[in-house]
Amino acid sequence: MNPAWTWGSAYPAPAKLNLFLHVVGRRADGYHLLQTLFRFVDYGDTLHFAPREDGQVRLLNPLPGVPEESDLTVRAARLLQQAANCTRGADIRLEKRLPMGGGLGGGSSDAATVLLALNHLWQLGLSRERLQALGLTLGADVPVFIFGRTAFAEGVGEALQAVPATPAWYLVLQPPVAVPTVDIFRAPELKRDTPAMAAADWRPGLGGNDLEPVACARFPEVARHLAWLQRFGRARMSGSGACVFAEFPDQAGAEAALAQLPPDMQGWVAPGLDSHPLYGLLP
Ligand SMILES: C[C@@](CO)(OP(=O)(O)O)[C@H](O)COP(=O)(O)OP(=O)(O)OC[C@H]1O[C@@H](n2ccc(N)nc2=O)[C@H](O)[C@@H]1O
Ligand SMILES: Nc1ncnc2c1ncn2[C@@H]1O[C@H](COP(=O)(O)OP(=O)(O)O)[C@@H](O)[C@H]1O
Repeated sequence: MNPAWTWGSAYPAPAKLNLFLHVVGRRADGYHLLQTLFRFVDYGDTLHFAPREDGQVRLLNPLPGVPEESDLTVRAARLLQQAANCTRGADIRLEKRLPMGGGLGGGSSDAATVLLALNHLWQLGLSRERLQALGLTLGADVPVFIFGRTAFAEGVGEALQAVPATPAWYLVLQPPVAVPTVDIFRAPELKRDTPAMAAADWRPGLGGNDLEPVACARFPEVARHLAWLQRFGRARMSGSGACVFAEFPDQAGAEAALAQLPPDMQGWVAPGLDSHPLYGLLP
């Protein structure tokens, strides 16, 4: 048991960026086969847990528009109870910073943090692999947050290989729109045949985001934010949007760019992480 993480701790749920995202095919069930590079950044949601002896799982502060029962935190906790035959309960409090429909994996990261934290606090002893498999049933982005390292991902995002991360800072802009992932993947004009690459061939800076032209065409605010960010070099959209980002070698460069942000745009700066802050919770 790691003494640093207790019931009283604040558990981080960091954002992810897709440094590139290619659609390389489609599964028989219609899901798209991807290749992508997941990197965590030091900015995100925070979760708090308190034990309940009545076996219930409750979210004390549900998000506007998301009923408690369908919130990914509650679904993750109940899934874990079921998988481990656990009779203990928990109250969850979610400090939300990541935008919904932002392409930063906020909901998925919240779910992964619940699985990691409650596996630890309830002393269930499920393995990392088992938690990744459980997480995949909640969403394709959940496993990588449990995997915990910068990763080259394939399949729908569940086949993961750790890759070394170079130190970098990111300026992330949050266009004032929520992009529904399903609309982007359903678009007839989406390019679905980018040739697959070998994981070993990926280098920082390689690859684009195949979802970006579709999101930009349908959500002009995404296009406007991306166009502004291009002045600092190669800017990209993360996931299915709406957020866009640019990479900088150091904090000073990223902060200098943020200082020029027009008043009608919102953004923040954060360093890339080498690993998920809860990586050490599992062997
Ligand atoms: C695009 C990515 C890239 O990291 O991130 P986000 O933009 O969500 O952060 C993910 O692949 C998002 O995966 P996930 O979080 O499971 O997507 P969901 O919102 O559950 O998917 C909504 C719908 O999009 C379609 N979908 C999703 C993923 C995929 N690989 N192929 C698909 O065709 C499916 O119709 C699915 O029902
Ligand atoms: N804890 C949660 N945080 C965010 N979204 C959630 C959560 N639980 C359920 N959702 C649902 O998941 C959708 C996708 O949210 P999110 O993962 O934040 O965005 P994205 O997939 O674009 O990164 C939201 O629109 C919301 O309806």
